[in-house]
Amino acid sequence: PNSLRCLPVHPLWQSPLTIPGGTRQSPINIQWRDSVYDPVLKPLKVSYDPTTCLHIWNNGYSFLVEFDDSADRSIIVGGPLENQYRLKQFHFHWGAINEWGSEHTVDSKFYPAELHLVHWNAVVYPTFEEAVMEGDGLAVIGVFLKLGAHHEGLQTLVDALPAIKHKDTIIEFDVFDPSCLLPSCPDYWTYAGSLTTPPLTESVTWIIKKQPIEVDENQLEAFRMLLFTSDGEEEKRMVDNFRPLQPLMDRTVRSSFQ
Ligand SMILES: CC(=O)NCCCCOc1ccc(NC(=O)Nc2ccc(S(N)(=O)=O)cc2)cc1
Ligand SMILES: [Zn+2]
Repeated sequence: PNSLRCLPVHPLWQSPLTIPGGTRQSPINIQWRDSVYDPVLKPLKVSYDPTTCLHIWNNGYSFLVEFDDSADRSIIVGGPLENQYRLKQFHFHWGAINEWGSEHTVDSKFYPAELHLVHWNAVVYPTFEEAVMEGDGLAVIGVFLKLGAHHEGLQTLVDALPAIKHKDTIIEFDVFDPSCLLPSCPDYWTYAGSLTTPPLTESVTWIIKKQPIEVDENQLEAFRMLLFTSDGEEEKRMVDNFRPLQPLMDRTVRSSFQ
């Protein structure tokens, strides 16, 4: 549709968009009929300790909630993963309008926003920064947001956003259980990909939930009142912070469901 042709390429992405020689870049379009059911895939097991939540901050790309990842207290295991992975942070990507905003698409359809829960392989690697450079270093759960009912759990985050309007602002966030942001359906797609922001390293096992969560218009608008810019700079609304789709190349998307 012509709405895609006028998709804005935000200054954020005018830098070299793909890393030279990149063969597993993210995000991608998930063509449902091309995904392959893999009966070997296990259910994904998520166990988060809400007291590991540290703070919420605006890093100038998105807003993120960071967790104490100094021990195995908030972890995921199973699914396509060989080890357990520790939760480090979660953040979102969204559009200026409801027509687009997600990073991944399903059958070329954009959702208005996408949640990323970022985990790292602390079984094999000593630090997150080292895991970021390794093919099996990270596991990111992607959850699509669609326009619909008010989301109670998300509202706790939304209420904190005015306090982190500007880049590099941060507030303490004591207790939050990110499990409340996961859809009830266990079905997911999985593929080998990359970070979608610099350093774009090809270190992510992506686990994309099939079922979106519903949020209401006011909650999406609250994301759009954040700023890319620091206090005192000319204001630039934080919107369209998603990377353009990358070529699938020699990859297969597997599904946990038939
Ligand atoms: C050679 C080179 O370049 N070295 C430099 C690597 C060392 C530091 O690198 C890093 C790399 C990453 C971080 N933090 C992140 O959480 N990043 C992150 C970015 C995008 C996603 S997404 N949207 O889910 O794909 C998830 C996480 C910090 C330092
Ligand atoms: Zn992300």
